[in-house]
Amino acid sequence: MLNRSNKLIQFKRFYSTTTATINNNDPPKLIKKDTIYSLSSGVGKSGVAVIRVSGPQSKNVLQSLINKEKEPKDRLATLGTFYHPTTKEPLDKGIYIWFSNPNSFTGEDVVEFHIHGGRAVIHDTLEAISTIPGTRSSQPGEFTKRSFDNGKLDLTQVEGLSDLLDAQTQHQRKIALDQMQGSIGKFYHTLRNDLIRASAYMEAFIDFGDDAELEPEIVEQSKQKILAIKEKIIQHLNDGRRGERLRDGAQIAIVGPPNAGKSSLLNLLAKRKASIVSPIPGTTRDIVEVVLDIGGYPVVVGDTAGIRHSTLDLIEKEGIEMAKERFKQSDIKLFLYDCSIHGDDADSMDLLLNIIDKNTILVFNKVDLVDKKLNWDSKRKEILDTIYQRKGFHSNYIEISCLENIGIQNLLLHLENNLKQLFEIDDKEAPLLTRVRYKEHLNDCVESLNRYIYYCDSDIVLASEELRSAIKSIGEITFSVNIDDLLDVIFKDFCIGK
Ligand SMILES: Nc1nc2c(ncn2[C@@H]2O[C@H](COP(=O)(O)OP(=O)(O)OP(=O)(O)O)[C@@H](O)[C@H]2O)c(=O)[nH]1
Repeated sequence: MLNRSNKLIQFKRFYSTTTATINNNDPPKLIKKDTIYSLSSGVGKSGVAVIRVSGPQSKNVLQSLINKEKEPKDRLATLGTFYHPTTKEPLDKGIYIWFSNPNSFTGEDVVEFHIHGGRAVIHDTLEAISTIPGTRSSQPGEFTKRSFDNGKLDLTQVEGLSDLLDAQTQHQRKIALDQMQGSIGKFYHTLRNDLIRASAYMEAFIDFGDDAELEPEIVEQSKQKILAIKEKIIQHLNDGRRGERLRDGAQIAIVGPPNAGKSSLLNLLAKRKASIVSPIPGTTRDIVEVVLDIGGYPVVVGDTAGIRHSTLDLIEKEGIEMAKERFKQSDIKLFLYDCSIHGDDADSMDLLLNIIDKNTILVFNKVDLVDKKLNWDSKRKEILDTIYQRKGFHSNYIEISCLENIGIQNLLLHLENNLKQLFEIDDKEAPLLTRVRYKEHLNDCVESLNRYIYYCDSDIVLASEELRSAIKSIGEITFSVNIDDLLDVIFKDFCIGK
């Protein structure tokens, strides 16, 4: 075993190498780079197009294009005529906005030209900018990269911005905007700071325990705090993949026997012919997917091969296996039952009883073909009773007709409610876990905290190293891996040397 002073030397060595490699306590410095430019609005003909320029030559670009040497006013939309810097030919009349560093998106000097969105205007303006020395056209994502390099956005905000640009539905937009404004980053910063604070007490105990007469109870207190933080992280990790689902879309599977109308339902939901509809059983083989917005939630609806035992067709068999797998993995399951079948429908019933679970919505299709008064009501009752007897739950069901568009609105409402429940957050404080990357760092963090707990009572130096590792893992989510913060807390909270 190492004695206390050896441990301390070992710890100090570890500490100095850790801080030497990841110390980044200085305020972000503006690194002089090329001035970059590009069309920031969408490609193609439009009413207005925005060209963004960022970097040290931005002011020169602006003054060259307006052909005036005057100092631009900050953050003020100004009307002007833009000229080619060499030929002095007028290019367009539009608006420019000047953002002096560091108060711009990238943190550098930035100018935006709002010009008419015709191809020639855009092309000629970009060409005019390119003639100014020190400028070049930007790489994809380079403005955002500069924003990150200059400390304007942390990594989670960059990812939020990217999600915002990709957002297809209302709820995706909301969560991405939240993330871009720093909600997730703030949550992880707080967790990290709590860990730093709790660990700082331990560091102080190691460093000054003998001299400063700190009580060993301090270690126990900090252990309790760290356990509470660990619980919070575990709770956050157990979000049932809500965040990821919201980014990628919840999975909805349409399954059932052949010819039940699965492809017809998919086409109706998609409002287009996405899947082949035919009276020939076994038409759909592969999974046909359509991305939809249901009540603001993103979903991926999959039409699957009709499931039946009696096929010798190898491709159809493969499709049936895929359908079963998809059914298992889906967040919302729709089982389509053809209620127009007269006589023996034992196969459908067998299949239904085989795969239905509490979360499956039983969709009775082709109600246009049944005579409700005569036999459908009693047949439906028989089906529902059998499910209850055999499976022990009352099944959720809906009646529709794809052909006559009956009950589809009702089905959509039902789906919307299910999606709402799926995405509802129990912990209002914690944001949704939107990326696998965050999950991996948080899992690493929890593992380090488990090791910390293991060492805590026997070897405080090793325990402390595990804490540093845990802090580093959380820091990697936002990329603020500066362990020097720890010393700040020691000196602030303990006022050592007073
Ligand atoms: N009368 C009536 N016919 C329907 C309805 N829905 C679908 N059909 C018909 O039923 C047949 C089968 O429809 P599909 O949508 O291809 O059925 P499926 O379940 O995808 O079939 P498979 O690909 O074989 O698994 C077609 O002829 C449809 O026009 C409905 O609500 N009422």
